[in-house]
Amino acid sequence: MTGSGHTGTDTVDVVVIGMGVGGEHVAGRLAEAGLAVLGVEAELVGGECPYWACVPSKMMIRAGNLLAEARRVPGMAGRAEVTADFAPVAARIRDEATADWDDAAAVERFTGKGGRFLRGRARLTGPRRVEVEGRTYTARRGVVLATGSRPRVPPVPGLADVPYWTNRDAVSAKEAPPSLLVLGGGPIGAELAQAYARFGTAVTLVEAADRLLSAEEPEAAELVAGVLGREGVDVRAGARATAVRHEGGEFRLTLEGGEELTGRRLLVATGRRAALSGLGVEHLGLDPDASAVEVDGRMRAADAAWAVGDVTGHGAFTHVAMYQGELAARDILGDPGPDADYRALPRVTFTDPEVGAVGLTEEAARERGVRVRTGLARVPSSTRGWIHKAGNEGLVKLVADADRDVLVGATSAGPMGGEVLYGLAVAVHAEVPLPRLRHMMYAYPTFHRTVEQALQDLG
Ligand SMILES: Cc1cc2nc3c(=O)[nH]c(=O)nc-3n(C[C@H](O)[C@H](O)[C@H](O)COP(=O)(O)OP(=O)(O)OC[C@H]3O[C@@H](n4cnc5c(N)ncnc54)[C@H](O)[C@@H]3O)c2cc1C
Ligand SMILES: NC(=O)c1ccc[n+]([C@@H]2O[C@H](COP(=O)([O-])OP(=O)(O)OC[C@H]3O[C@@H](n4cnc5c(N)ncnc54)[C@H](O)[C@@H]3O)[C@@H](O)[C@H]2O)c1
Repeated sequence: MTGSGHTGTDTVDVVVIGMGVGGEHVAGRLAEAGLAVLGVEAELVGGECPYWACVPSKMMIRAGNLLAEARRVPGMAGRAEVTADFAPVAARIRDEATADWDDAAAVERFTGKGGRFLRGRARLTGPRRVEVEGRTYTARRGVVLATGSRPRVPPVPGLADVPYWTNRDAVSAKEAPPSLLVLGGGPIGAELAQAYARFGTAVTLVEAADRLLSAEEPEAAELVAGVLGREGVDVRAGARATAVRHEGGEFRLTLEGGEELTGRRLLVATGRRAALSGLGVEHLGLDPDASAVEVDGRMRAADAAWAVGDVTGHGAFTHVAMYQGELAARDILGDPGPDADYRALPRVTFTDPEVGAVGLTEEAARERGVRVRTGLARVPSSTRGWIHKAGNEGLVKLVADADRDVLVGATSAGPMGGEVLYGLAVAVHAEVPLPRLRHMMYAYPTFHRTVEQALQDLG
């Protein structure tokens, strides 16, 4: 166990367990406000996002997008010869993103705010009591659970015995493998499948549901599957893996029906589960086997206990962890403010085309009994999409509540789909009346003018 700024008494105001995105945010805010805060982290301060998730994956995607864009030159701007090389990507992830997976700067960022840092695995031993490697700490105001999530590995026979990759291996690889099997076609599977394929890896993407990105609109999923297919990814939706073997350096994945797929690497990207095991949440009266820690609108999980981030099950996104971290900090400090509101939860899958989405999908809105109206417009039929030509696939889909005449959800897939999303997120968040959206000016010729077309389609 190593400590930093770890001096003084074993009684503090707040103990934050897990210093990922969410925990670091709460702990930093409380320390800045003058509270005695102990931040405990078993691995690296900053958590999954900067070292093994968002940041390195987006560096891979940026590089893959450069390759794709260069490959679009023929027929548009002359000739381009592209030789993909993964080495600069791996170097950038090692040197710029993660400092070779060293969190010294992040630890200093926290201790510089006056926080105390302790490296180790924390366990609750009672309300307001936390044990780290044999030593007990008491938290006068309470504890914050911010332990994040871990990959969910499905019970496919043989899987537990083979050296499969998780996101951590996939983003810290030194080279692109010649072939890759990806199990799971959610955001992780889709983003990494495309990035690796663009570096020359022969990728097979196996998704059990009948389509990729099953949490998003089917039209967006179909778009992404089509693009991936045209880029050479072998997309197998509705495919069930029944067995896995690793022989002679190759993974062999058997599908229901007997077909066998092979690959040099196997990435398991079949979802995440809250990291609760061994944490001792039963001492707070919480169920250690629950799929997430239930929180109220101020992130309270129990008496003198708050939870933030992936562990709450409100969406495994960095912006959710930070948003919740702010709410928890405010509640602990006794500052007023609104409760959590997830109606306009935005998310972006950084495939190319990017899939931005906010609020409810059509299906989710119907399930909630909303009287739904939808509108859809395709990016290639907008002026900007037509001008853009190569790589212009995309669409905007709007989901409106016909009774209230507001948007309750929207999807913007396409070039910069995640950026186009912003206006739609404002519309859902602020419940902008549809007539006001219709009588707005949309700059010509932008991708976001597709929103205006989709509003017309909405009727
Ligand atoms: C490949 C990938 C790509 C992603 N891309 C994006 C993206 O582009 N945009 C986005 O918004 N989100 C993305 N995410 C999701 C994002 O990474 C998470 O939502 C975010 O990291 C959650 O933050 P957190 O603080 O809840 O948990 P984490 O970041 O998981 O941090 C939790 C920390 O708690 C520590 N911990 C756990 N148990 C203990 C214990 N008992 N004692 C001490 N420490 C403990 C862990 O070591 C960890 O450091 C991605 C995820 C993956 C896997
Ligand atoms: N751009 C982003 O913001 C981003 C990127 C990556 C991850 N994330 C976050 O991380 C979370 C986890 O990502 P994920 O893609 O692992 O999870 P996910 O739960 O979103 O998707 C997992 C997919 O795997 C499929 N699956 C499950 N078991 C399977 C099996 N046995 N065989 C084949 N397919 C199977 C599911 O049907 C699902 O489509 C996401 O939900 C998201 O919140 C965000």
